[in-house]
Amino acid sequence: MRGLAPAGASSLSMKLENKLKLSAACVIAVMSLVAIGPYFLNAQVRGVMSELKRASAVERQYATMLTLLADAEAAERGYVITGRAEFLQPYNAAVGLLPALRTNLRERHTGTAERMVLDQIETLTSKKLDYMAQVVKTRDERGFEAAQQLVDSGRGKTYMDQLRSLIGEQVSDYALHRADLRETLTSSADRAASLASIATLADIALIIAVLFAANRGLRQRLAAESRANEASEQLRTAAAVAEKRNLQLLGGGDMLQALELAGTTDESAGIVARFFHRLLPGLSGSIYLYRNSRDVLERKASWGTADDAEFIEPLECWALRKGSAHDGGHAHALQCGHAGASDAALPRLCVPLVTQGNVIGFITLQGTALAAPDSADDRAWILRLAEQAALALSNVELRASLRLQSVIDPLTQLYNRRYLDETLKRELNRAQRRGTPVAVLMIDLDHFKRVNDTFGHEGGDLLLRSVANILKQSVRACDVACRYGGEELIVLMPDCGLDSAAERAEAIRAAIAGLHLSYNAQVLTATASLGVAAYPACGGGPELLVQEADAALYAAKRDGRNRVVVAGTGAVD
Ligand SMILES: Nc1nc2c(ncn2[C@@H]2O[C@H](COP(=O)(O)OP(=O)(O)OP(=O)(O)O)[C@@H](O)[C@H]2O)c(=O)[nH]1
Repeated sequence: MRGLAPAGASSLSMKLENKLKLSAACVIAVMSLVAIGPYFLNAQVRGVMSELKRASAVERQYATMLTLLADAEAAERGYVITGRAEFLQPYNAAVGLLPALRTNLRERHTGTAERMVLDQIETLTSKKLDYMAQVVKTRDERGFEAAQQLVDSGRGKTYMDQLRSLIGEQVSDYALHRADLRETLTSSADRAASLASIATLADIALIIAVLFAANRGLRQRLAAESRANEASEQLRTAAAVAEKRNLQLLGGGDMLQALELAGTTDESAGIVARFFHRLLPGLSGSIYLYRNSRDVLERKASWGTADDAEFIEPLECWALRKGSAHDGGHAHALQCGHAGASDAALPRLCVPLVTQGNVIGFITLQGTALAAPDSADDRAWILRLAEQAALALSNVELRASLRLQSVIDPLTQLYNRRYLDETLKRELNRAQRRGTPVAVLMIDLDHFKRVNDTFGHEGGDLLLRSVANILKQSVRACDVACRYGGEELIVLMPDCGLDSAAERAEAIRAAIAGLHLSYNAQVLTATASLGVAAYPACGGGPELLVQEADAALYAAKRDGRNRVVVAGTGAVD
């Protein structure tokens, strides 16, 4: 059972797996975006930073250029006034540094408009430097006045003013450009922060959704698994119950089959006890049946640890009083008087054995298994089994009584000739096999016809019944007294030698002769003749035993009646 995968649970776990896969894919996608986002943002920021760096450098270089030109101009003026060479140092420095500065600026200028402005500045710078060189040369060659006149011409100032204006514009443009770049940088940083926050929030939301879905799925799966396990458990229990019921049914069938073969009530009770013990493990019990007198019940069989009383009166069992099953052994239950002391506290169930409205006895069961959860089902089955057992037990009694009727002579209640024939054969075989003796007494009432004639047939019947009673009282339990036919009777005596048989025959003869029956105000008396034969004493085979006894009886009649003749020896009396 355990191996069976619950279909609901497996489809549920597939759904859950798909949901989790989808959620995991979403989380991975969002995380990837979060991971790639900074890269793009960083690339953008790097671009802005580099441009910022370039703009700053260009701005600085323009400022340096302007400073160098201004310093060079001041040096030129100082030299014109003083004529001292050390005043030219800033000028020389500017002349030396400006070409490299210009080259540097050209390299940093990528745009066409920028380059055009730079071209203009370079042109003006060259003109300014050439002019200053001319002033210095004039000072050197023609003296202060000439140089001063050149300065006063204002050309140098014009160049310088134009340069200041152009470079100043550039510096100012670059300052604005840098301000723009800083703004871009700030907004990029803001975007990056917003993106990171959104991504983090999205991640958190997704993770919460995944956890919620997983948790919900897990709970559904656990519930489905629990339902599946419950169903599986119910199935297992139902299968176990069905198997148990099947075994009980089969067991009940076996019991009925065995009971059909039972010959006696005792045997049947033993069979019922054995099957109850086998089919209801853990329970002990007893079977009680009414005796013929019906004033007492006898324990016919018991099993397990049962120690109920051997004989009980009907009022001692509540099942018999109620005529239905009785639960005993519980704290508040009515206690049956037949319960043994050792198991009085155990749960107990008494079931009357009823057949065709007749209570023939009861079965009492005890044991803790009666308090088990499925005991209600067991109880119903026990009641059915008890019904079947009751029927079987009464059938056995019926069969035994029918069988008895078929072998019993109705007038004398002695066994009939049919039974004698069966028994005789068996006893003779046994005697021969074991080498033990067996004797036969043949009895014939003397002048019985006269009795009939004198007292009527009923008188004759009375005499026959009285003689039969004498026989029943005179023989042992193992002897078989039969009515052989008419007024002829036979007693078969196993394990009885010739002498003992002759003695018994004589006692019977005397008892018959001593009969004084009153019938219709008259006294009825009788005598009988008896022939006795025994195996092996008489010498013939066992099959000749009846013939030998008959011959002895004939001899007794012939010799005057009312006597016993032993085969081969002559009369005893
Ligand atoms: N009342 C009665 N008479 C029976 C029964 N069976 C046989 N008889 C009678 O028993 C008598 C037997 O008579 P017989 O065979 O002539 O023998 P007997 O009169 O006993 O004479 P002996 O045997 O020679 O002493 C017959 O009259 C039968 O009718 C029976 O069941 N009841």
